[in-house]
Amino acid sequence: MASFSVRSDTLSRPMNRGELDTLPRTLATNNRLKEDSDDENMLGPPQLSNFGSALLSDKENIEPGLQGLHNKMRLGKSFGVLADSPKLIGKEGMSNNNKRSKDLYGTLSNAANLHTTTYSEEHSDSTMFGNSKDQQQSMTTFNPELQADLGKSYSSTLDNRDSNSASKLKNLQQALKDELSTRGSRRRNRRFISSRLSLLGPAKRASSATATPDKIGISEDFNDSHSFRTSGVASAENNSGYNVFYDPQQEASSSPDKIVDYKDTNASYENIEFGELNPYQFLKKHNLPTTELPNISRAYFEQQKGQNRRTALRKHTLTKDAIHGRLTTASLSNSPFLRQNEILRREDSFTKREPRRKISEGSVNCISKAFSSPVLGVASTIENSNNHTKQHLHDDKYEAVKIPNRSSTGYFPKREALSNININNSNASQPLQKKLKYSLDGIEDRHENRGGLENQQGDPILHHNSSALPARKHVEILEPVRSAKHCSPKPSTAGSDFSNRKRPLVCVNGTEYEKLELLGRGGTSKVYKVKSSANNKVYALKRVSFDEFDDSSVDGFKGEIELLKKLETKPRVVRLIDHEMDSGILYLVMECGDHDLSQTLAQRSGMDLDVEFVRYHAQEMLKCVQVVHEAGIVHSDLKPANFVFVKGILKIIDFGIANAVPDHTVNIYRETQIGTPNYMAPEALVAMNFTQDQPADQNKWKVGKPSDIWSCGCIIYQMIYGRPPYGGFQGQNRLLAIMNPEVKIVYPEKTPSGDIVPKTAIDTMKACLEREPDKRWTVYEALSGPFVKPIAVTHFFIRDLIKNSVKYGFNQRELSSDKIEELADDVWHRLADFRL
Ligand SMILES: Nc1ncnc2c1ncn2[C@@H]1O[C@H](COP(=O)(O)OP(=O)(O)OP(=O)(O)O)[C@@H](O)[C@H]1O
Repeated sequence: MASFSVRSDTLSRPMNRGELDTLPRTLATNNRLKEDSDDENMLGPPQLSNFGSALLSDKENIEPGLQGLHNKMRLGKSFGVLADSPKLIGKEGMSNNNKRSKDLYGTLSNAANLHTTTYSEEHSDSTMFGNSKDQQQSMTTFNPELQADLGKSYSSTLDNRDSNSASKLKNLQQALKDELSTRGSRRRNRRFISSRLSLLGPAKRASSATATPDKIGISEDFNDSHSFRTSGVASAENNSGYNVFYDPQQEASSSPDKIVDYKDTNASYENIEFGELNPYQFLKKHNLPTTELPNISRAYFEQQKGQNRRTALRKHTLTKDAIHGRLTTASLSNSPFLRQNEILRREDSFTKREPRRKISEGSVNCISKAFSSPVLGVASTIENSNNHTKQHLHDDKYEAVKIPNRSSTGYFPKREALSNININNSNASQPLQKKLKYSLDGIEDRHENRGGLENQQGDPILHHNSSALPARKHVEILEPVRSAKHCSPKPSTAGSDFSNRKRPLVCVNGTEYEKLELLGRGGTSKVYKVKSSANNKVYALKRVSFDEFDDSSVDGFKGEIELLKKLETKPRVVRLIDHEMDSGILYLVMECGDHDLSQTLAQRSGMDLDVEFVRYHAQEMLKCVQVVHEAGIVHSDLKPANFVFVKGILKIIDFGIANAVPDHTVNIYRETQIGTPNYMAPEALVAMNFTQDQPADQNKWKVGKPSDIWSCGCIIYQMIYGRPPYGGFQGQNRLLAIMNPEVKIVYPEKTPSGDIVPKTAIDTMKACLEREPDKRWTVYEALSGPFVKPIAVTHFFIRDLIKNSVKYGFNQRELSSDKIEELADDVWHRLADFRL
């Protein structure tokens, strides 16, 4: 008892905090623990071996801990509660979130396992590992003989303290040592457990031998939860009956005393039926040790893989069938004879196949509506009851169609219902025809592959008032609508056949354009990248729908087209290639840009200030505006998104169209959400605000060239500071701030990222963002300002300047301030030669 004594005085007091602290430290010093430390990646409490090995190698130090534990044991069930309640321990131990606490928790758990069992043994028939039926079996497995021996020895040690327990303890220690060394080597071999497994549930350590599928066989009666028997591993009392057969050689080398069963080695993990369970759940359900988790998981994932492969294959086949079905249906529409045959063929296949997907209630309603729709010339009443749905179609051709209640069969023959409807009925409205066509198309595909005209009872779920096959009505499949309007394509010079293209086509003045992608969306339009059938070139196609505009607005759009045509030769304006207005839709075919300035700025957001970048883009932008202003046009909607790069050259777009809408109020408010008011000049907003209560004919707003300069100032400000001047305000407040002269724009000397903003840049911004439109710089001034056109002087220039100044001063002796000013101007003008 020297090394394992439990003294009455220690038993009578609870383990104090110091002892609890000593315990993990003691354990941490143990070599075995160190060796296991890489197991920390695995979830779950450490196993008994940690405690046991600590016990064996450092029993002197562990003693206080053990005393405490024994004390707990004395307290009986209360300790069991502690052990079974990680939360309870977690409060104390895990909250520190350090290894020490974890070790403490693990040790307590393991020790508790040991002690609870011993306690139980005293009071019940449980095994050492507390195999009570309602208690989850410990994931720590143990040699049953050793367990029995250990349990016996240990309990007798406790029960008969005065007896000769020293020898028993020695045996126990030896047995533990053997067991632990075996486990250590096994655990090291078991590191292949993949991280995926941890997703399946809390991984727990196991200590039995590594088993791989080629080394393990599982009996045929695997599916029976009580048919598992463990050979040489599980205890005789193990109710789970786990049956694993180990590799004899491996077992012989690692644990010669294990019983090796060679029977049933042909059985395999592949036969496992997981059902809805994942490997971890399966393991738990069958009460298997965690050693089997890798093998079972492997089998599980193999099964999953196979299933995925099968699903992919089936999908592929279905798609092929669907395409085939669609083609067949399309051709059948022109051939009643073939169609009838096809229908018969399908009928045949329906009876053989089980439907796979339930059709939603909504679909049923939709079809019901279709039946009852007057536009189809069919008057119907649908009565739903719990067991069946009756549909009375008061049409000479549709006498009665019995539609099964979805609740009884779960399926509805949507295609069948629709195929009996002549969707080309002259009364049918176009949208409904399209809708039905769409539904029919979808169903056609599914129908081809799923079938299922019979319900579970084998009754035909849809029939035509007779037991014979229904007399089919002709259903014409409409061609997909490719473009909003008809097109008589001009002969292609590029030699490409656009009629075979799958992408949508748009026709503008007889030229077909294939839509490639959506380039952008504006407040009034959508812009697509398109390819021309005429020359295979790529263009931008802007589509404006006039639905929301009145006649005057439409006139405004037309006026702007004229403006674009006027500017189409200007290199800084995106070129208008073609345009057409047709049934409320305006199409503009334009030169296609690669990306717009807003995208470039977004790309650079958060980067350090690059003065050269700002200078270059400011200059490019102002050059665009210059062209427009020189043509006597005010853009009035300048913003980064309205400048696009066409093969590296910045060009201006969209001037005129948005501006041509007389009701600017709508445009501004609509754009509030996407921030266009950020760039609007105060005078434009004030005018709008002022005219709100005025009669319509008095509506005026001061939008002139200075307004465009204000917008340019905002864009430069955004390029430098990352956002427009009033970008910090939201919604209406932003508009109010722009209008309010008291709300001054700030020009920090540094950007938010700490870069110094050049004085010339600040001056330029101030000059462009001058509230008074008349005092604002013109585009020419901005272009020739010191920021866009900086002056670079040479060293020689400065040397000469100083030399001349000194000489001049020496000769003049005295210099009036006017003279100084005159000289400064002179030098300044000479500096023009030094402009970059
Ligand atoms: N020619 C073009 N090349 C490339 N992209 C373009 C072209 N025209 C327009 N876009 C893209 O489409 C977006 C919207 O175009 P546009 O500004 O002309 O529409 P909008 O309806 O007038 O917009 P808003 O009313 O907001 O000014 C642009 O921001 C741009 O990204």
